[in-house]
Amino acid sequence: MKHYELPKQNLWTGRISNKWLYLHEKVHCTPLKELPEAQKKSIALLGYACDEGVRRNQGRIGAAEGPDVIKSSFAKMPNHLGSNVRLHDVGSIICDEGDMEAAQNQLTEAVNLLLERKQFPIVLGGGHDVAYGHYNGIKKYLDFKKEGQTIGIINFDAHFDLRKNTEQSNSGTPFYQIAKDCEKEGVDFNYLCLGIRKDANDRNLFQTARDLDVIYVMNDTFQIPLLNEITTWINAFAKNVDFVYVTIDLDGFSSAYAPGVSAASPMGFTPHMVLECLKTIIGSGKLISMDIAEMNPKYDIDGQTAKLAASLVHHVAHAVSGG
Ligand SMILES: N=CN[C@@H](CCC(=O)O)C(=O)O
Ligand SMILES: [Mn+2]
Ligand SMILES: [Mn+2]
Repeated sequence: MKHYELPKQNLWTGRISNKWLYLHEKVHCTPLKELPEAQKKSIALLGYACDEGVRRNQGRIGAAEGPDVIKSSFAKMPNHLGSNVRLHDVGSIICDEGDMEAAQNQLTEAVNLLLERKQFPIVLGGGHDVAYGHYNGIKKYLDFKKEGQTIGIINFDAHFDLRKNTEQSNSGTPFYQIAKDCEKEGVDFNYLCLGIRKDANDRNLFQTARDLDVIYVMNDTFQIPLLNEITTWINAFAKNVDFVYVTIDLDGFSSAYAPGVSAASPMGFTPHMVLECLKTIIGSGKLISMDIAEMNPKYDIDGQTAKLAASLVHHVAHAVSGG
């Protein structure tokens, strides 16, 4: 399989209990093609080891190394998943010779396959161009199953990522690409952005967001004292769609929590705020898939960003499987 790397058992190390106390003792490293249809609840971790989109977007490369550091940080965490829950590392999509589009296409196929095999996908990036391939994989799966089902995107991010892909697609264009595809197909573009920074999006991007009827919460109001209002917005958004796809861009967090990204946010949001929103989204029962984007180990400090990403994975994996 091109643009694909098998799972690496050596990422899954940590304290040894011999009683499944730790996630590295729980995980099954399973090649994508060998993944069985889940008979019970099952989580599949898939890397998107690509920073070509970041490079094209004039960012700081390094996110291609993101998936492996998140996996090895997650491996060391305690396992509270029930014995009835399966956990797979299914390897990573990789970007050969700068061919980001081929990597995105391969991701689309992989996400479709995971959903067909009844897995809950958690995709680990990699640049935020992960979102275009990921969304298309969900779309492919749903189109195949039943026409007319709608997908809502919830993006935790400092940025809209609605740049126009007039020249080349990149890590700043995925949601514009999705919006244009929706327009061609005559379906609504359902996009909720949480944590948008005025000092990180230009006037054109705000205009594009308005033109596309994007719902967004600015970072200065994406705060715990306003949680009730934001919860109402999230519930209203989720009610309006059949499935929710969550994408978390680590650069939306304050750089105090997430220094390991290309475009850091000194005044970004807090992990607590994101966790509260995730509870609401998971509580809606509509979350079909999620990803975490922009992990760049080159700029991380003491593994903090990797640990934050791993903690988010830990929370979601346990919450969706009832643990
Ligand atoms: N995925 C990131 N996109 C941001 C990057 C901003 C920056 O590099 O400063 C964007 O294009 O707006
Ligand atoms: Mn961002
Ligand atoms: Mn982004």
